[in-house]
Amino acid sequence: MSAQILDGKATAAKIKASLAERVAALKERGITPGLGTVLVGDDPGSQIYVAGKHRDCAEVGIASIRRDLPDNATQAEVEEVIDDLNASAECTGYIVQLPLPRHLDTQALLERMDPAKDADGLHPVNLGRLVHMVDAPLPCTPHGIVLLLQEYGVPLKGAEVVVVGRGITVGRSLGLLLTRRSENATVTLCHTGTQDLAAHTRRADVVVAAAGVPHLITADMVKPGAAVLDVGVSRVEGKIAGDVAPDVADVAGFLTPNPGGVGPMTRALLLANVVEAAERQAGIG
Ligand SMILES: Nc1nc(=O)c2c([nH]1)NC[C@@H]1CN(c3ccc(C(=O)N[C@@H](CCC(=O)O)C(=O)O)cc3)C=[N+]21
Repeated sequence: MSAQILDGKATAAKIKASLAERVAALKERGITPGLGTVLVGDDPGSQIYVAGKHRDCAEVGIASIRRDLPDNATQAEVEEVIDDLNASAECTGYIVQLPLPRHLDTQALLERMDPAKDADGLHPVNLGRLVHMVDAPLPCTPHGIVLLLQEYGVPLKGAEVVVVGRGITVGRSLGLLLTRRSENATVTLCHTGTQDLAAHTRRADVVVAAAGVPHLITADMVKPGAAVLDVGVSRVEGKIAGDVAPDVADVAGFLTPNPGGVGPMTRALLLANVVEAAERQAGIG
């Protein structure tokens, strides 16, 4: 058996096409959504991601505002850029590219952002709203994962979902999203302290691998027919290595390619947060 591909690239293209229409409608009212990016330092990976985000913006008609700072930027200098974007009318949403250089206080910087302009959905106020099940910008990767599963009709209601990795950007937030009444999945959140990971994943209808450990999930750990989503973006010998081993394709019912799976969805949902923020700021929706 060979798994059906959960094509994130194609699904993201559909989402972007519908966002382009919403952007056009906003422009008719004289509003242009704008995405800001704050990038500190010259990590090649981060440079590539940020460049990709600005290309995505151009594709759907979103303006983009790039704020690049040197590796040795001070806390005060980054704060100044954040204050500036909070005040800027052109910037309807922005992100601070993570990770930041170690000398900076990441938490303090994220909390300084205007939650209404939080395009990542990772501001503590917005994560708090997610805990409370109140409408807010959603974390992009978890949101993308839910939409991708829905696009391919993978059932979530009553499903056993095992999420591997408890990071804020993916694992922990995804647990919150999937246990909303609208999704109604049963979620097990596994992490480095989990005793017998394979015992959990073998029971799962859906496995989301977001641990950042190359090829952590192998075929023997997957129930035949399960959906497997690969969030990992480790670099091994210059190539992207996911958290899912290639032999999983022989047992899984559904599988995300990597690249071409979760990554493009993350980027599309980032744009969605920017458009939604602009609509909210314009009193639409
Ligand atoms: N504030 C913040 N927000 C983020 O969302 C964020 C971040 N910081 N820091 C880094 C991670 C990583 N990340 C990716 C998004 C898309 C792809 C993606 O689209 N990848 C392509 C392949 C691109 C390639 O070839 O390198 C794919 O999967 O098909 C990858 C990685 C967002 N992140």
